Amino acid sequence: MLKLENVSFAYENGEQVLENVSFTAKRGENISIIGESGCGKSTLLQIIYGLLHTEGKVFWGEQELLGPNFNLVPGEDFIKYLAQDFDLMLPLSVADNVGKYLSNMYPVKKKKRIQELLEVVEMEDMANKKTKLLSGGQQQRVALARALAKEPEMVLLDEPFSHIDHFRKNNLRRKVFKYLKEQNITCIIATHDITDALAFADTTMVLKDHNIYAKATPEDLYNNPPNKYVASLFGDVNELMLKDIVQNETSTKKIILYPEELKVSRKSPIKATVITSYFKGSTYLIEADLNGKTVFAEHRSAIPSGAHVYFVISKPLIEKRKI
Ligand SMILES: Nc1ncnc2c1ncn2[C@@H]1O[C@H](COP(=O)(O)OP(=O)(O)OP(=O)(O)O)[C@@H](O)[C@H]1O
Repeated sequence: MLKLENVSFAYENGEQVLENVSFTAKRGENISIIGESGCGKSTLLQIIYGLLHTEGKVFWGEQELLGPNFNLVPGEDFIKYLAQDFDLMLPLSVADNVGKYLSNMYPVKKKKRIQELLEVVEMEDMANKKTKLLSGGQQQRVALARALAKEPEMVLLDEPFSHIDHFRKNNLRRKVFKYLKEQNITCIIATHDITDALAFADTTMVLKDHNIYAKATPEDLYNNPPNKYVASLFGDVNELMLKDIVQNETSTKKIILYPEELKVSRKSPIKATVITSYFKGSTYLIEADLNGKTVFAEHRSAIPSGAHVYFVISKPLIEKRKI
């Protein structure tokens, strides 16, 4: 189990990035860390790996993971950190990079392992290619394979699919996260990608104001966001006055709703005027004016600008999302 106790960190310029961050991650658990750019996601991963020194404590099981003030070579053998810059040896081949940490004592075993890893990241046909000749996305896949090579107990992944096209990304991450689960590898992933944070995580953690701002299962965090900030990390979101959608409401309470929760209907007391429709593939995002406030809804077809539109919101949802 990973355990952080009161982890705090400020860079040399004095900027406080993290303050008293504490959490645990079980063996095999996948925790995704989300939050706006600059909130400290990468810094937290680097502290866990041992690249940065903290006054707080980091444990893996009973063992305290000591930072650079105590270790000449930062990092532990059983933890792999995949940085945003990949840190590959560019003149070497893909296979040599993937096998960097594997022993040369058993060449046949090593070759088999490299092949297995290249299959996980779908790079089997590029084993002998020089890494410097690869695209950014291909290099990222090599770095990912190298991080998994020595069967770590924990991986720290910083935006691991950021350079990979959509065509490949979905299949690849299904494979990688399945592999991590099968091997019972703890995974802490810093990401801006909603799918990483929702579809594959056991726990989603929001970093804000130097600390953990929210932490829950992805379903819980998405369905019960504590405020607009958390909901907006998952995409467009509406924060409306309750009295704008509930008749005879007099309170100053607000409500948080995702666009797909504003259902377009033939007639209802919630009347808005369409500003624009944006094509999203399977649906359209409808931007509309509701009592002088911009709202977003989803609908199966475009609605002409200037048209009146009526929304319905289910009663249980209104009860659940009041803040
Ligand atoms: N080497 C550094 N020296 C000084 N300040 C730094 C350094 N690296 C990061 N910072 C600052 O620390 C804060 C946290 O940065 P960090 O990279 O951890 O954020 P992040 O959440 O990972 O961002 P992103 O999502 O953009 O990758 C930012 O304000 C950043 O400017």
